[in-house]
Amino acid sequence: MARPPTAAAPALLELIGVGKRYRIGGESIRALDAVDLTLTGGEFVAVVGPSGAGKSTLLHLLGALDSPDTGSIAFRGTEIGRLDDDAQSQFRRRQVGFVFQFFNLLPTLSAWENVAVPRLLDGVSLRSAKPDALALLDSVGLAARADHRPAELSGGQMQRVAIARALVMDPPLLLADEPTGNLDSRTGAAILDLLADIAHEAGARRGVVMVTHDERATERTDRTITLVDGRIGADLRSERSSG
Ligand SMILES: Nc1ncnc2c1ncn2[C@@H]1O[C@H](COP(=O)(O)OP(=O)(O)OP(=O)(O)O)[C@@H](O)[C@H]1O
Repeated sequence: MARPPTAAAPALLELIGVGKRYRIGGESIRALDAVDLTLTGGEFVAVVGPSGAGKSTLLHLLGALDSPDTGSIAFRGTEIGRLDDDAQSQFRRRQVGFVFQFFNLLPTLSAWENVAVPRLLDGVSLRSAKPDALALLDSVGLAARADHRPAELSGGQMQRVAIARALVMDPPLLLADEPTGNLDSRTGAAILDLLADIAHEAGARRGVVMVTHDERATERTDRTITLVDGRIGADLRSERSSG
């Protein structure tokens, strides 16, 4: 397995002065406030902090699910904070894989079909996407379950399918929102190990950013960013990744 990168690895995402407010009725809620942050490929990053601190908001901005009100977000040097809706969805399809707490698999499709689904939007047939889907399922340890539907899989297996699906477009950025939140601790630990491998194996080509409430998760990440009231309260690299 490749070593985690040093801090000198090239930037995948660079946020400068990023702010985000939500308006409900006459009220304005500040979710993020002047966030400066550089994320590099090859890192497995945890975003932690109390409820309401802005973690999901940050993840949504990194994945172009939403736009900042202020500041800039550059992805490999190109501004993504001001894209129109079409360009945002293109960015998400090409550059980002998403993993969710509740897996979000399609219940009527088999494991390999779920993995192949993002390719269908490119006009690729299920049959021609199958070899890649099977190879990805194999890489997450699920070759033997390729024909099973989600209801026939355990939670950990469903999350492995969801991770394989998130990788099928070979995105440089993998974003995970509470990926262990619905798993027991042993299964969750195995999923964290898998996410760490995914960040490290691709070298500087891919970064993995995870929002988590799982305190043990930070034992396995290279870097832990703590948000407090919409600001970065701490940004710590683990000893593993320091050189
Ligand atoms: N769509 C929205 N409309 C209005 N306010 C929102 C919206 N989404 C988030 N907020 C508010 O923005 C702030 C940050 O929310 P966010 O969901 O980013 O926090 P979080 O750290 O992910 O919290 P949790 O750990 O509870 O998921 C909170 O005060 C929240 O109530």
